[in-house]
Amino acid sequence: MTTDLIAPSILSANFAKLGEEVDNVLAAGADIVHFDVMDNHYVPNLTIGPLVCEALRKHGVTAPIDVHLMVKPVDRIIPDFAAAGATYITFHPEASEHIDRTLQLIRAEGCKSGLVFNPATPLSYLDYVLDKVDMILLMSVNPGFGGQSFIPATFEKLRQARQIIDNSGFDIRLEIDGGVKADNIAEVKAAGADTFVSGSGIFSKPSASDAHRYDSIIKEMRAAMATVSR
Ligand SMILES: O=C(CO)[C@@H](O)[C@H](O)COP(=O)(O)O
Repeated sequence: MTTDLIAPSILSANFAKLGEEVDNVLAAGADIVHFDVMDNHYVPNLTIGPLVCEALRKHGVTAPIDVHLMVKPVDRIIPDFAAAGATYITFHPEASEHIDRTLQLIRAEGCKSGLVFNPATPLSYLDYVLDKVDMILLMSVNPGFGGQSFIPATFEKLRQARQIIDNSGFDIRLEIDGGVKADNIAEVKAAGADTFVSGSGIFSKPSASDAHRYDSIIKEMRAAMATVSR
């Protein structure tokens, strides 16, 4: 049975105390750390790179780190992220000159590989490379910023992606990213997702004490997901 994974997007965390933020969200029950890399070229924003990934590992983070590359070109940064401790590395097919080669490179570097689909990017990019994909990430917002609203057409795309995965027989995670919150996470799971990125939906909902600031929101998300069986 596939387990549901909650992946807080640290884009919405307090960068002035990132290590503590990641510790707190993992202690609250999150499963993996979603790490958004933006280059002010492929997307109109600039964020963090391998140094920060390595710093989180040195800080003691042992949970999987799910690196979402919103960069172009893609290939030359992959070995750096692998060395920095990335677990998953996903990229946008439009940003790679040779998609099959990039997927192979990620696995050769010892990481799990993934393709990311913008809202208007067709799933046909999966044709011929499914055997080299560990994760399909569907963007339910246009990439570049946290705090946007979920684009409803993504529900149908999730259903199609779920069908592709189930028909393939490969062990591929289906991740959703953008506008995912406690109040829509059940519907997103019902459409086929098993890995749930949430930035503002988690980090903008602190509860009373610092050490337990994310407990209640993660609990609320788990309870909502538990209402949907797969
Ligand atoms: O990759 C991105 C945006 O490009 C996402 O990971 C966002 O950071 C998700 O943030 P919310 O929509 O959950 O606030």
